[in-house]
Amino acid sequence: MATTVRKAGLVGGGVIGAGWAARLLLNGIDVAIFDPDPEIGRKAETVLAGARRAWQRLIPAGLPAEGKLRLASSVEDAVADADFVQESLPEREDLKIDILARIDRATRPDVVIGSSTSGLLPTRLQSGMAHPERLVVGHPFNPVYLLPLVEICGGAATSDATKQWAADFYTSLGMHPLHVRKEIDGFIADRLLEALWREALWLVNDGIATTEEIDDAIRYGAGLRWSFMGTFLIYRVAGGEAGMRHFLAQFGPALKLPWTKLEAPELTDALVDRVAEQSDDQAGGTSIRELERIRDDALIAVLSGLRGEDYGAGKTLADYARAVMAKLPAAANEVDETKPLALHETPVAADWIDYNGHMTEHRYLQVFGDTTDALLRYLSVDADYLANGGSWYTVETHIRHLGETKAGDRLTATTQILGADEKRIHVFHSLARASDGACVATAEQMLLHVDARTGRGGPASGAPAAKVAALAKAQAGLAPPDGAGRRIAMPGK
Ligand SMILES: CC(C)(COP(=O)([O-])OP(=O)(O)OC[C@H]1O[C@@H](n2cnc3c(N)ncnc32)[C@H](O)[C@@H]1OP(=O)(O)O)[C@@H](O)C(=O)NCCC(=O)NCCSC(=O)C[N+](C)(C)C
Repeated sequence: MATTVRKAGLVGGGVIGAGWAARLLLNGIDVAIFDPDPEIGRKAETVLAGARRAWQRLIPAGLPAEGKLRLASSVEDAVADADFVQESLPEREDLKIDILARIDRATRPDVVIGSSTSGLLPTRLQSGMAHPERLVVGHPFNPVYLLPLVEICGGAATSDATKQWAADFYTSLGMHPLHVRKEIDGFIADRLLEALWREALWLVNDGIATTEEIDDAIRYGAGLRWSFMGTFLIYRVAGGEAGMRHFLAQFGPALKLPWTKLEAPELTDALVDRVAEQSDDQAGGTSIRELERIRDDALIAVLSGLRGEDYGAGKTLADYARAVMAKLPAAANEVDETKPLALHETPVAADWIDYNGHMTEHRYLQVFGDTTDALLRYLSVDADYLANGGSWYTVETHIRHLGETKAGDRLTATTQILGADEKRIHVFHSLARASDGACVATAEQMLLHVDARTGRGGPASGAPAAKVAALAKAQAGLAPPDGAGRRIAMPGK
C-alpha cells in the first residue's frame, strides 16, 4: 500500500465526489476525477472555491501547496496511476459493483479503494473484484471538505491492513475515522439520522409541526449540544453526579411510552407537497448557494470554537493543524535574510469584520500570532522540537493600528528581527494591504524560549538556536522600523 499518496483517482463527481476532490487538493494531493456530467469541471471548481475559502479561515497559519485537478476521460483514465481511489457514484448497488470491478482491473493491486456509499454493504460491493481485500467503505458527510467524520467499514474480504491504512490516510486529511465494527446497512450515522427523519416526517404528516418548527427544535436545543458531546455523554451529564445509571432509572420508563413511530410514513403526494412547500417557506427565497455559504460559515464558527476547547471535532482540527504546521517547508532557500522576511499572508474573512465595518482588533493579534508561527517554522521549530518541549512563547506584544482593512483584503506580513539572545527573540511584524501596499498595523513582540515540560524560560538548542543567531546577525544592520520601541502615552508625557 502506498506510503505517500501523491495522486488520487476519483470516480463520481457529484456533491460528495467534488467534496473529496477539494479535501484532497487542499492537502496537496493531485486529483484525477471522472464523471460523465459535462458540467463536472465547473461544479468541481465551485466546490473547490468554497472549500478554499473555508480552509483559509480554519487554518490561516498556512496550508500545503494545493494539488492539481485533472478531468479524466474515463473511469480507467482517472484511476490508472492513482495511489488511492475513492468511488462516489449514485447509491445503486449494481452500478457500484460493476464500476468497482472496473476500477479493480485498472489499478495496481496495492492501491486502496474507498467507497463513499452511505449504506450499501461492502461485502456485496467487493463481489466483482479480483482484489476485494483492498475495498473499504469510507463514508463521509456533506460538506466533505469541512465535516471530519468518515465511517470506515470493511466487507468479509477486506483486510485489516486496508482498514488501518484507510483510517491513517483519512486522518492525515484532517478527518475522524470511525470504525463500524459490524457490517450493517446504513452503518451508524445514517441509522441515527434516518430514525430522526422518520419521526420528523410523521410530525409534519400529522400536522403537529412545520419543517421550520422541527428544525428549530433541533438547532436551538439538542443540536447545539450534539455537536460536541453526542447523545450518551450529554445524558450522562444530565444524570448529575450519579451519571448514566440515574438518567436511565429516571427517564428509561418513558422509552416504553408510544412516543415515536419508527416505521416511516408513506411518502404520499400530499405529504411530499406539504414538506416541499413548508421547506420553500422556511428558506424564504434564500438560494441554495447562499444556504451553503451560511452552512459553511456556521460550521467554521463551530469548528473554530471547538478547536479553542481542543475538544471533539475541534481536537481533530487542532491535531490536524499541528500536523500541517509540522510538515510545511521550514525555509525557502532563496530567502534574503538581510531584509525583513515575508513569511505569512492571509485574506480578511467576512466574520473578522465588526460593527464599524472593518477588521476587529483581536483578529490583528491572530494574524500576528500566525506570522510568529510562520517565523518559528522558518526557524526549524518542527514537530520533533515541540515534542521535546522546546518552543518560543510570546511574553509581550504592542500592536499599532495604522489603517483600516475590510473583508476580502489580502494582507501580507513582514518580520524584522530587532534582537535576539539564547532565549529571547525581539520581533517587529508589519502588516500591509496587498492591493496598495499600505501598512495597516505593526506588532512588536518579545518571544521567550520556554521548556514546555517545566513551563520555565530557558535557552534554545539545536537547529532553531543556530538559525535564530544567524538570522539576527543577518538583520543586525537594518535600520529600526518606524514605531519600534514606541510606548503608549498621552502627548508630552
Ligand atoms: C514561562 C514564562 C514565559 C516565563 O516564566 P519564567 O521562566 O518563570 O519567567 P522568568 O520571570 O523567570 O523569566 C525568564 C527570563 O525571561 C525574561 N523575560 C520574561 N519576560 C520578558 C519580557 N517581556 N521581555 C524580556 N525578557 C523577558 C526574564 O527577564 C528572564 O530572563 P533572565 O535572563 O533573567 O533569565 C511565563 O511567563 C509564562 O508562561 N507566560 C505566559 C506565556 C503565554 O502564555 N503567552 C501567550 C502564548 S501565545 C504564543 O506563544 C503564540 N505563539 C508564539 C505560539 C505564536
